[in-house]
Amino acid sequence: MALQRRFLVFINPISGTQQKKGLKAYITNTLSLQQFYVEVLPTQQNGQYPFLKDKIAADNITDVIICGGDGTVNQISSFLIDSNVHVGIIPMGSGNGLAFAAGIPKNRTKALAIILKNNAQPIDAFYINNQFSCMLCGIGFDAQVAHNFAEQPSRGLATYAKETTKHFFSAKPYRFKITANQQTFTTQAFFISIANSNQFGNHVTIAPKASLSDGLLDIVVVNKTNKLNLIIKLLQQIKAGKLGHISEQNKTIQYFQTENIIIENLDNAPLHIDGEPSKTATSFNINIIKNAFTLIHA
Ligand SMILES: Nc1ncnc2c1ncn2[C@@H]1O[C@H](COP(=O)(O)OP(=O)(O)OP(=O)(O)O)[C@@H](O)[C@H]1O
Repeated sequence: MALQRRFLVFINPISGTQQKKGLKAYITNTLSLQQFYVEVLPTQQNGQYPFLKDKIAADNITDVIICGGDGTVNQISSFLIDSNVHVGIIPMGSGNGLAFAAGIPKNRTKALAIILKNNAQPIDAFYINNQFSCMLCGIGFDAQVAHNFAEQPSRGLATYAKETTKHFFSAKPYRFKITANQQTFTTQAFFISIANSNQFGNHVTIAPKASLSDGLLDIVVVNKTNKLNLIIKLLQQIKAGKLGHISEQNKTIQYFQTENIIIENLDNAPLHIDGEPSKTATSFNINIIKNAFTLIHA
């Protein structure tokens, strides 16, 4: 007999710009029609879910469904490392980078159909100085945008685009010392992406060769250059970025893979973790977590 699935669903009331009216009823009705157990809870404003593992055990939960953006996915999945539950996403954020990397569309009917199909596969995540990330972290320009975005009264793609443009012309490179794959070098860079997913979100694939489950981090170092060349090289990277080697330090964009990386942040550049502004540090020790949790893919 097939396993009777038991769903715990979290809905973030503030993420993204999509209307969530009727979402709880839609999910409950669709899952109940299949005779599945379903409980729906709001997400935690403080991002903390210490009760989650006990609740999963007590209620025999098989699936945790997250209706929110990357920040919400980060917060909930950080409490699900080594859990057997399948994690499903109904993308409801501003960027939805992890969901899109797993092929999950924004349309709630299609996303729920994918959850019902249950194509679950383990994915990697990583620690950046003991903080959990499952999607993409950035140090520098994109982190400054994330910090500015968080202060805006509205969320969504339009606000992201506005903040990115506003900050672009004043953006300056930061000095970094980078150690990975037994090599160390110093550079001045606008930003460094540490990517498990292929994208920032909204299908902007800064690390187009990234796999969620290859046991490797994709590192993109966007080095100092003039702003016109920066735009051209970024567009080329997003469209068809090819993996190279850490030693290619003459390139505007260095793109390589590694399991671990140490980044010394010599100018105190800002940090974001999965799109959420985070407190920066003078040094980042970053390590992959292989098979961190199980995600339902398209
Ligand atoms: N119940 C709640 N009330 C208010 N804020 C909440 C609640 N639950 C979570 N949050 C906040 O929502 C934010 C996370 O939103 P999320 O990242 O999912 O959406 P987003 O930023 O619009 O999308 P994305 O991360 O995909 O760009 C976190 O800052 C979290 O603290």
